[in-house]
Amino acid sequence: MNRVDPHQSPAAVPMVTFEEVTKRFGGTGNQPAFTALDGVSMVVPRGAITGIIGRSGAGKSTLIRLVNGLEKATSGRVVVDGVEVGSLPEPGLRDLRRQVGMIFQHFNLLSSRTAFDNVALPLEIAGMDRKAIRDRVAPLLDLVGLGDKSGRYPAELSGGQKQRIGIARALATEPKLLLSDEATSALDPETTQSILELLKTINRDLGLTVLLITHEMEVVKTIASQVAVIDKGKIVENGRTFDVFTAPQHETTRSLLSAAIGAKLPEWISSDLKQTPAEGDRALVRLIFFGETAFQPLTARLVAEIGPDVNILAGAIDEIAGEPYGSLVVSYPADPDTLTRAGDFYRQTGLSTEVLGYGA
Ligand SMILES: Nc1ncnc2c1ncn2[C@@H]1O[C@H](COP(=O)(O)OP(=O)(O)OP(=O)(O)O)[C@@H](O)[C@H]1O
Repeated sequence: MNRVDPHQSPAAVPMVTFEEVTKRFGGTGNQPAFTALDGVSMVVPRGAITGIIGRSGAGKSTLIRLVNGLEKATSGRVVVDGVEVGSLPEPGLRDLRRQVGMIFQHFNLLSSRTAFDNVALPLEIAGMDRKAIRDRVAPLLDLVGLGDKSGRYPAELSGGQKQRIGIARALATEPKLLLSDEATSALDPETTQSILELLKTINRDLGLTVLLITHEMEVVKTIASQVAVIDKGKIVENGRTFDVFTAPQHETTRSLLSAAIGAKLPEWISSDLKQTPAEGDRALVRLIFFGETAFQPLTARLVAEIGPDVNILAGAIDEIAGEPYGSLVVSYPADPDTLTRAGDFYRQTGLSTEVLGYGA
């Protein structure tokens, strides 16, 4: 078993490290192998909330299942708190799973057990006595705001309440890492926000590291300080959530972002855009502003610097990981003079821009 250098400070040791991880399925008989993860390397920092976002089939579930040993990497290493998961024998895996809690999209509660008994289940399996179980479960139900629902069955609880029970159950064995597999995908937006708030509180108050997978940008930008974007089994971008989403480099990140940030162009405009301008065309440009520029009188300055013929086509101001972020789609004549003035203005102000295309 690989252990970390004992002289390294604990805070510096990542909670999870993926090193060149590849996972293939199948490949027996005539069936070719399917590569679900392809050379994934990334670090999940201790104490943070890290999001992995990607479209359906990108490999998110496979990645998270490697962390608690439900899948084994075909090659590469997955290291959790200094221990390589792939090298663990069965008793070691059981121990690991006690230290890694998990919550699920469909809650996975046992319908025949009350809220209390669902939370108690992992403790019963671990052989804890009834009194100790009571002392552990009651405060957990209070922590998730359901101290008064301990005798209720899952069928008597709302979706959000069921997920709260799922969270309490995941915390029962006092894990150091919480894995969240699309935990809010089955919930309405308001309930999603309340569950995300609860996860934030748990992360802050218990110092619990959270690794969540989601296809929803809203989830990542609300609570994750770190993010990795996964596409066809590869991590295509990775870093501080604010940095990744204010300067997206990859097409997948851009499309996830523009769908979420609200400054989406109407289809009738975006479908007609050309890559190069023709005589008389207008340039359509997305301006991304954050930090100080988010609060400057941007539209007045655009008109003053670029010229009076600037149109605003779409816009939104939002928050990413607690920091203000805005997006404005503008159009102006694509003649050389105007384009030069616009370029100068963007350079002076440090505005991040993306030319969406040209049209009449
Ligand atoms: N046990 C398996 N056998 C064969 N192929 C698999 C297996 N598990 C996953 N895959 C394939 O690997 C790819 C990644 O699947 P995975 O479930 O990790 O994606 P995902 O990003 O979590 O998608 P979703 O959001 O739809 O759950 C998919 O094409 C899937 O069909």
